[in-house]
Amino acid sequence: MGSYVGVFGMGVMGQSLALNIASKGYSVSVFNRHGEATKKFMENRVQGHEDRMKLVSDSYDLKSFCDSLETPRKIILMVKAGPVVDAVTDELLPYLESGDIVIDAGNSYYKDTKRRMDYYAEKGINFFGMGVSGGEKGALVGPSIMPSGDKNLYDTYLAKLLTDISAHTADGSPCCDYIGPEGSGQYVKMVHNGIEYGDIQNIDEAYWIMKQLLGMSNAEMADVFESWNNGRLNSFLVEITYKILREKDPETGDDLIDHILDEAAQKGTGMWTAIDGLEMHMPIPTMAEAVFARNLSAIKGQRVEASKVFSEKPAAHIEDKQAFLADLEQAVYANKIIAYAQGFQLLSAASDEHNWDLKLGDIALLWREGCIIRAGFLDRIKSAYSEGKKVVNLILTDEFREEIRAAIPAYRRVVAKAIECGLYIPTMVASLQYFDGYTSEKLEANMCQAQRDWFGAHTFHRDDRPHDESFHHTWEKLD
Ligand SMILES: NC(=O)C1=CN([C@@H]2O[C@H](COP(=O)(O)OP(=O)(O)OC[C@H]3O[C@@H](n4cnc5c(N)ncnc54)[C@H](OP(=O)(O)O)[C@@H]3O)[C@@H](O)[C@H]2O)C=CC1
Ligand SMILES: O=C(CO)[C@H](O)[C@H](O)COP(=O)(O)O
Repeated sequence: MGSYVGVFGMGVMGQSLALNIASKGYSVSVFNRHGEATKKFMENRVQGHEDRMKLVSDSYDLKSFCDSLETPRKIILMVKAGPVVDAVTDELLPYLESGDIVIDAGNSYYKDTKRRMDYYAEKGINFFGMGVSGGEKGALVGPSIMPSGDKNLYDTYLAKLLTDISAHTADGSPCCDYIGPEGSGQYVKMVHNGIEYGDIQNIDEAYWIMKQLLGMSNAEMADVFESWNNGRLNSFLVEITYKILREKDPETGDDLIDHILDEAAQKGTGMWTAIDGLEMHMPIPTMAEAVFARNLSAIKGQRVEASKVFSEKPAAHIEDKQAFLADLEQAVYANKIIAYAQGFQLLSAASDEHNWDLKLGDIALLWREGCIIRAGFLDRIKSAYSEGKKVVNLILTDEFREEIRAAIPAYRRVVAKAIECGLYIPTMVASLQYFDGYTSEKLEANMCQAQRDWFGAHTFHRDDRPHDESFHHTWEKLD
């Protein structure tokens, strides 16, 4: 009898996922473009674990790999996102039969997933897109899984396997659920990553404020982040932050963080989220600023030169450090709520745009464990969606409204002080400004409309006429 499932790609994630699958009692065949990686995997991570050994089979050519699988074949691709996914699926085609299932579990662009579903369906292959989050460890012990594609096939062939290998919440609920058709699974994973960028940048700005404005040591900052992690900011990302601040460099014995270059990298999912927000005309400035923050950090050479030209930064003077730290906790929390509010508004807009019928409260629960943004806070978002009213924006819900109201004065004090001292805190500013714009009955956009109408006859609506009527004013006489 053939293996239950195949994993194509023995990189960081593929290895962990294959071991996770075997540890749940499923037989799994593994394959990698370069057989060396498969050999190393078998030698280093499978041998010596007799229980796993029995269930993992290695293949070194595509025909043997496909022949080793029970039918209909279920093949999980864990390869580099982009054209590689098309290339490896095309390479598999000669060895597949009608009805086989190929699941792309990488961080693929959701529009590519839809295109692939349509293209491979014509060849009789059922293509699925599946967001997976949790990094190397999550993939090994239980990631958050966001699958999309044909619902009936999912229920028949994939649901049990994927829920078995996913993370589970304390009450035993799996962090895996069918998301919807097309590339909706990878879309939800993309927005997860956009929120991840916002969460990371929010924490990093808090670190920077403590370091630059309060002059705190790494050890002192670690204690603050640890105390936050015991409160409402409890999350995987805050937890790793305080642990990072306590990590020593094996080479020098110094705090490792102080030797890490301040140039952030990225693989593209945060940028796609920002682009999608722009394309959907959705205001998601916090996530966009988190991407720009990485871009700005990466032009280090220019920053070094510019810092010599504009070297003056006003000195910080904070009288009551403990009070300021309490304000900072409020600022980080408010920034977080507002960023998630933007992310869920984007999901909601995408769901309407593509007719995906996304269950936003359930998505919050999928992210409760296993993924990079996992946090107790996500239960609160689920609750907000369970209030029985349509959620227009999370900041308006009973769950978050009063907390936001209470946090805003402290949030303003922190941002004002940081700006006064010349600190770069883009997501803190972006979320506060989003809040101020979103909660303003009137904005300056009447002037924008007048200007557009002046130079381009773009028309405007009037406050004393029905909204479906457009007006153009003759601002100047043209000869
Ligand atoms: N790392 C993470 O934390 C997470 C990653 N992901 C996503 O999972 C996917 C895999 O990531 P990860 O395991 O980290 O990446 P790795 O770089 O560790 O592995 C990449 C895999 O892709 C294969 N590959 C690359 N190019 C080709 C090609 N032209 N033909 C065939 N195979 C190829 C590699 O094979 P070879 O060894 O032969 O080069 C290798 O197996 C990506 O889409 C990533 O975005 C998702 C969630 C978390
Ligand atoms: O998907 C992930 C976690 O959810 C990956 O870790 C992803 O690579 C992170 O994105 P980036 O490299 O752009 O920071």
